[in-house]
Amino acid sequence: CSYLGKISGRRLNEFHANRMKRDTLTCNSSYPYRSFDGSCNNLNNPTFGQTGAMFRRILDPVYGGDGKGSTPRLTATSGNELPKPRSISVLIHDEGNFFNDAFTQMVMQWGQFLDHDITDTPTASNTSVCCYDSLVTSDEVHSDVTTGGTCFPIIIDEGDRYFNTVSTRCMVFYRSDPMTDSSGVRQQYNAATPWIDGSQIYGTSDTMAASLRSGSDGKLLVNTVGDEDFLPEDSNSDDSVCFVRETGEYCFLAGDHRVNVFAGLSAFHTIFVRYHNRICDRLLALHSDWDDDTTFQEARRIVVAVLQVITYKEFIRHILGSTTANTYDLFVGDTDYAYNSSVDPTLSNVFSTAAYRFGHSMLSDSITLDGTVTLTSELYMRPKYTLNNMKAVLEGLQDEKLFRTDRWYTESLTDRMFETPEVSQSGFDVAARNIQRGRDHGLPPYNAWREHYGLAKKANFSEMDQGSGRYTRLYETVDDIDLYSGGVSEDLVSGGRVGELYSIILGEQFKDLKFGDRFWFENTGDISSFSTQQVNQLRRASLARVLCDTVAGIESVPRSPFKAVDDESNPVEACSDISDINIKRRTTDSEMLKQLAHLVIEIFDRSIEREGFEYDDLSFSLRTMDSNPGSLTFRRPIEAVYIAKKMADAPGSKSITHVMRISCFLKQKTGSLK
Ligand code: HEM
Repeated sequence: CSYLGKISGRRLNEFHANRMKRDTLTCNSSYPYRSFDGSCNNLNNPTFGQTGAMFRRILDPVYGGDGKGSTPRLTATSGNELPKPRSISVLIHDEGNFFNDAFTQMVMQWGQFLDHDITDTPTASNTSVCCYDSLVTSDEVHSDVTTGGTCFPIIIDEGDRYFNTVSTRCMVFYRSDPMTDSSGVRQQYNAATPWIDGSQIYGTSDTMAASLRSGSDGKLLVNTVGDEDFLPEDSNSDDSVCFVRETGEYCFLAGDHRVNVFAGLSAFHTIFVRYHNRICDRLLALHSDWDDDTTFQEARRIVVAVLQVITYKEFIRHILGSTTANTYDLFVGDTDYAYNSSVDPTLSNVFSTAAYRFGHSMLSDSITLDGTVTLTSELYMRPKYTLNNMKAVLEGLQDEKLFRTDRWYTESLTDRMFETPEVSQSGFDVAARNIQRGRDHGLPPYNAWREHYGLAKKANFSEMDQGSGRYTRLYETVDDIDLYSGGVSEDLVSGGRVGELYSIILGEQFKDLKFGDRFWFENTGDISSFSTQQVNQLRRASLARVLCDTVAGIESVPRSPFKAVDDESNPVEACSDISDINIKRRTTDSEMLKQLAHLVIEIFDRSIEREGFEYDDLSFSLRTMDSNPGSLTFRRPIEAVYIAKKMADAPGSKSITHVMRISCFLKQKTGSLK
């Protein structure tokens, strides 16, 4: 399936080629929009946050063999083989339905949607056969496993509770596409941009983004079925992308290749494409002269801001608990938000490969669609649910309770994930995959991470929060426990959905994603910044409002769809009562003027300080964004500010933001752009 590495060979080649270009990257500091591949966000370090970046290591990898990574982590402290990931999954991550009463499956769904915005670890493109009949008799090790090849199959014990009649007792698993660091050690990379920038909606390259646009009015491509807009069709699809079995069913195309894997996920993609197009309509009603590109980029920056608001205002607090979220400043409404250009946003390997996968434990075993209990396993890779009744899918997510993050998993995840509809036992086990992936990446074991973060190491199995008796049966010592398994088996932090170890790893990463992002919606004083009024409007955004705006037939929603309905604290509200953001720009606006003045003076000062220019060497150009852009040159910043205000206030002129949008750059006397 596309999740399992169907990033095509072409895309892998693209990443390798892009990586070569990284050294020669140049940025246009006066361009006010994000790039698609994440580059040029940080003007001092333009490759920070670019696709294809090597995941950051917090602890060095622990591989087998010569330690360079050809051989994954395979052995215990004693030198014996580690327990098999499938056995760990069956014994420790067995079926259990512990609800988290106060929350809904919407939390799980936002978690996955967000995951696809920020991380995507491509697997090596495969040519060899990973599972073959004799595998189980030839020492249960594929020859690739010690030679750095792509195959690292997951072995299934005889008499497995589910996979018991298949002849090859093995699940296909390809190692992550490797890159080598400067010490010659195998590393992995992120094919997504780490920024919360809607890359799952808009794509991660110019080419991909262009293929998703309609080409007019700034809108994204849609496929209209009846009178509703859905995602466009992926014309290059087969059973590896999604299961098309009914008339009218087709695989969706989006900015992220995993869009089809779950009905709820496809529904979220659909509502955000609709939301983008709706914002375009609203912007064009205010600015009828905007061209396709301006409208697209302006709508995109609003949608991205809304994604950031929902994530930091509504989602993360429920994951980390308010205390931890506050410790890391993970909230919106930060009046003194300060972008920090020395923060590297690169995701850590441990975040993507273990900690943020905690969400798999929250998935329920079924979702009720219009009164029919539907097994989660039915909802994988079947676009028909979104196409036929997206409202039911979204209401189902909202009504279904969230499973507690713990060592228990539903068998929809551990036995039947992505099972081909007609072929029993053809699916796989995602808990086993997460453990195997950790070994593929050489993640050090659970206790090593606790020690690194200053948490007490578990002295023996009985100190494990959950499943101590079961860990004893599988592992030789508590120091061998795989991180993924140990991390999800911790009791939850107060008010949160993860244990203490994962809460630190997640907290640190989400902090970097907020404070290292020049385009963070609350950042001020940058060419890309929203005005204070606009930021205040954007802070009012909510998932509830997005649902009201995009789902036909929805007239009321719980105030927070993430939480179970409660008449007192989370009542169902009519859409007409849920506040909307006002995206209107103001024509005269003293805040804007202050920002402009601040920006201009800052640019002057920075140039003088850093480049050693004299005041007389510089001039300031002001450009408008009209269809006939004009440019005025000033010698003193204050004159520029004065004229900008005049231009903004003149009858029939554009607003002051409009004026400053592409306006500020410095010219040396020689005329070269700075
Ligand atoms: C229906 C729901 C979901 C399905 C079907 C699903 C499935 C998968 C699969 C098959 C993988 C790849 C495993 C591997 O081979 O390494 C994966 C990776 C991952 N999942 Fe999920 N997942 C779901 C929900 C979630 C949720 C709720 C979260 C977090 C809150 C999450 C976080 C992740 C992360 C961080 C990765 C690694 C992504 C990467 O870097 O490639 N998933 N998931």
